[in-house]
Amino acid sequence: MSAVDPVKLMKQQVGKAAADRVQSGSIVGLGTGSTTAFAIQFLGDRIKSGALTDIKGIPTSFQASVLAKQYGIPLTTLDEVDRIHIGIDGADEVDPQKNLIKGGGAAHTREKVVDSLAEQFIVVVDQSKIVDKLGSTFPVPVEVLPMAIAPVVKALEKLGGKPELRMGIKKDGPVITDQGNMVLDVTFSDIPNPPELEKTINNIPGVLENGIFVGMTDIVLIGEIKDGNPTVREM
Ligand SMILES: O=C[C@H](O)[C@H](O)[C@H](O)COP(=O)(O)O
Repeated sequence: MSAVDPVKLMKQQVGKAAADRVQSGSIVGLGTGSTTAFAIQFLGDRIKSGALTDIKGIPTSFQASVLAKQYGIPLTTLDEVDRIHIGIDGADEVDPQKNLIKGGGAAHTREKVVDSLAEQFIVVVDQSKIVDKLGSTFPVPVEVLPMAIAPVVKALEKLGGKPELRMGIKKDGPVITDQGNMVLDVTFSDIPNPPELEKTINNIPGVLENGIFVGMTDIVLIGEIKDGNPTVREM
């Protein structure tokens, strides 16, 4: 018998905990990534069982819309609704102020639009994502218009960053986002002021959006393994 992957167990547990917080009649922001995928799956299960009615999802990526269709979650768009009651999304890093780095799946531009509109924004992560300082384990993803890559690289280097063009896996050449742009992963030796860096990067012409999410998160649900059992802690 193959051993159960503990990280997968934590992600499953935390995804279920987030899906359980959704109430009937809600417009739900559907995040991107392997952790949110479980939340989407459990949301679909609740809809199928009849426990949850009148739900509409706003996807943050192609991946999220594919999963939502697969699990039977009706979708809508920001043109059709004037509010998002609850948003559920993953993160690559979470600091003690609940600021985030996102974009490990290159979806941070649409995620920031949807997550920022959610009246309650819930972040779902396993314990490995909790850090003391943003940037300590993960670079800052920056979505860039392809024609502006060279000047944006120079501008990011001037800010002290080390930008690296994100390359595809099972695809030659760079990762192309859902919007047709490229992603620079920028390593900073220190991010003393995340809100300032977020604004400064977004001010560079050619930058669409970066993966620093400041002051947006209401609740972080953290999947942990305690005494061999997966549990969920709230921050
Ligand atoms: O672009 C992708 C997103 O920001 C994800 O939410 C983030 O990378 C976390 O993904 P995962 O839950 O797969 O670690």
